[in-house]
Amino acid sequence: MAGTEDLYLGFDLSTQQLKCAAVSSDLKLKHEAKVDFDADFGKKYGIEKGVLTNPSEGEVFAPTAMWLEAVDLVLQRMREQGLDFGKIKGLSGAGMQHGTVFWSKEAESLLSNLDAEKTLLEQLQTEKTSAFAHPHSPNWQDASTQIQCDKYDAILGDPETLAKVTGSKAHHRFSGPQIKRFRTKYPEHYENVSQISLVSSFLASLFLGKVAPIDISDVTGMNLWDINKGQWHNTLLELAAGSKDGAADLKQKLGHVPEDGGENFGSISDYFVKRYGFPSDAKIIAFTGDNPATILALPLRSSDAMVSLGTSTTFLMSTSTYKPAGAYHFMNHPTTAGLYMFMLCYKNGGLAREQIRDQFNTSATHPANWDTFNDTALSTPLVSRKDKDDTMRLGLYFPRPEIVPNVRAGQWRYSYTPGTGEIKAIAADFLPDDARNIVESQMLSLRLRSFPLVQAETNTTTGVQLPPQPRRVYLVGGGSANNAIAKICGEVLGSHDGVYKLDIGGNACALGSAYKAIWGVERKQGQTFEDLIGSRWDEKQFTKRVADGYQKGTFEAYGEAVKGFEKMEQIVIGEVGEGKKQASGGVFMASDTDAGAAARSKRGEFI
Ligand SMILES: Nc1ncnc2c1ncn2[C@@H]1O[C@H](COP(=O)(O)OP(=O)(O)O)[C@@H](O)[C@H]1O
Ligand SMILES: O=C(CO)[C@@H](O)[C@H](O)COP(=O)(O)O
Repeated sequence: MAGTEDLYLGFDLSTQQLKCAAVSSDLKLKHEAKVDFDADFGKKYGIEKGVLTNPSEGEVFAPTAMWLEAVDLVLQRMREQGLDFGKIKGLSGAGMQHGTVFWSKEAESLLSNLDAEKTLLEQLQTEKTSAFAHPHSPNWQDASTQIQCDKYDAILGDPETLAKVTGSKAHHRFSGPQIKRFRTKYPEHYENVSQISLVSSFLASLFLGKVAPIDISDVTGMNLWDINKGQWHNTLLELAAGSKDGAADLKQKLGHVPEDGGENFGSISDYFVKRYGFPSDAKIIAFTGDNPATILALPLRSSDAMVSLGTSTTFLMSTSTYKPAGAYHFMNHPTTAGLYMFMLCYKNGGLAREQIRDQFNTSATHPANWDTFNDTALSTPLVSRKDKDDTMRLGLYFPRPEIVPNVRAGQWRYSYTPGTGEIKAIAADFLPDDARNIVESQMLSLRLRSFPLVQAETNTTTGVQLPPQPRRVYLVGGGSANNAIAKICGEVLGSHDGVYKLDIGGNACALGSAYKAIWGVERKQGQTFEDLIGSRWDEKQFTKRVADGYQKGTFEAYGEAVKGFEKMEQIVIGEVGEGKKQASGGVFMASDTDAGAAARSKRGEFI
C-alpha cells in the first residue's frame, strides 16, 4: 500500500448534484462535499431537479456551463472541509450515463491555456468564446428520439440483434439516437463540433486540460460500440452521421477508446495545480459512468445485487454471463475485462417517490420530510391486502415517460386476484396506500426483470434450498437513507443474507470513483481491481445490515404479485406503450386524476 497520507479524489456528476469524496489508500473516507444544482444554481440557470425541459418535444437537457461552475465550487468546498490538495495522488470520476457534450473547435486551445486566476466558467464559456459547440447536454431522461430509435432498432434487422451487438436495444437516451437527432436539429452547431465527450469524459477533460478518451464501460451506453469486437460499429456510426463520410468524421470526433479501465491519461492540468495546490504529478485515471462507478464501491460478488436509489432507480449486478435482451442493458465492466455490468434503469425512481411523498406533506415548512410516507408505507399491508382473500392493489407511477416498459407518462392502478388471475383497472386517484404501493411497484419490476440473473441458493445456516434471489442486496444513492424503503425492498426482492447499505451509501458512486483512482495508480502489473480493493476491504466496517431479506411466505406472496404486475404492464403497454405518443410525453393520462400531478403537468414540470 502507498503512504497512509496519500489521498485520492472521486467525483460523481449526476442529475441533481456534483459530489466529491477524498479517500485514503486504505479506503477510508476523509472528506466529502457536494454542489446541489437546484440549491446552488437553480435561479441562475432556471433548472429544476438539475435539468431544463422542453415538454412539447419530450426534451430534457442540462447546461454545461453550470457544471463548470460546479467543479470550481465543489473544490472550494473540499478546501473548506480541510482537504490538503497537496496529498492527492490520483483522481477519477463518474458522470451520469449517455449524455453527450459537444466541444467546439476552440475547445482544445481553451482547455490547455487556462489561467488559474479565473474560474473555469470565465474562460470556457463567455460571450466572446466558448469551448462548446452547443450549450446543453442531452440528459438521460430525454424522450425525444423515438423516430431515431426506430431506425436504430431496425438497422441490424431487429432490436434483439442491436442488443446482441451493443449490449442494449435502442433507447431514447443513448448517444447514437441523440447524436442523430442533434445533427439534424442543429446542423450549424454540429458543423462546429470538434470532439464529442460523454459526461464522464467531459469531466475528465477539465482535469486533464485536453479532451479525454471515452471510457470502456461508459462507451457501451451509446448504441454505437460493438461490445463483442471492442470497436466502433461503422453501420451504427453511419446511421448517426447520415453518410459514410460522416461516419468517418464522427468516429474521429468520438476518438480512441482505451481497453484498460484503469488507464492513466496523464497528469492534472496546471490550472488545478496553481489554483488549488494539487501536486503536478497527480494522475487522471479514466472516468466512467455513474452506474459502473457505483459497482466499484465494494468488491461486488456475482450473486449480489446493488439497487441505486438516485434520481433514477437502477439495479446492478456484475456477471461473466452475457445475455442481452430488450428490457435491460449489458455494459462492459468498468475495470475487469471479461466481466459485464447487468443493469435495469428506471426514469421514474426518486422523483416519482417524491411526488407521492408530497401528497402527504401539507406543511410548507417540511416539504421534503419522509416520515408520514414511511409510517404509512410500513403500516399498509402487503399490496394493500388486509385479508388473504382480498385483491392486490398494484400501480404504475410514471411522472415521466418510462424506460422499462417504454410507455408515456401517466399513473395507473389495478386490482388483481391471484387465485383467478383476474385483473381490473381501478380509479387512479391518490390513496395513502400509494406510499407502500409505489415502492412495491418499483421493486416488483426489478424482481420480474432480474429473474434470469439470480440463482436458487441454499441457506448456509439452515441448509434449506431457497427460491432464486440475490445473496445480498446493497442499497446506495440518496434513497438508501430510507429504512422503510429498505424493508419493503427486502420483502419483495428477497436476498437470503439480507439488505445492506454502504457506510456512505448516498455517496457510493464518488467512493467507487475514488477506489478506481487508487487501483489505477497503485496496482501492480496485472493486479485486478477486485484483488486490490478486496485485499483492503473491511466488510464489517464499511457496510451495515439495514433490513431482512428473504422471509418465507412474504417472498412467495410477492411472487403472486409479480404475475399480476406483469399482466398490468401488458395491458398498459397495449394501450400506450412502445413509443405511442412518446413525442408528446408531457401529457398525463385522462385516468391520472391526481390533482397535484395534473397541475405539475400543466406547468410543464414533468415530461
Ligand atoms: N430519506 C430519503 N428517503 C427517500 N428518498 C430520499 C431520501 N433522501 C434522499 N432521497 C432521494 O434521493 C434522490 C437523490 O439521490 P442521489 O443519489 O443523490 O441523486 P443523483 O445522483 O441522481 O443526483 C432524491 O431525488 C430523493 O428523492
Ligand atoms: O440513464 C441512466 C442509466 O442508464 C441513469 O442511471 C443515469 O446514469 C443517471 O443516474 P442518477 O443521476 O440517477 O445517478
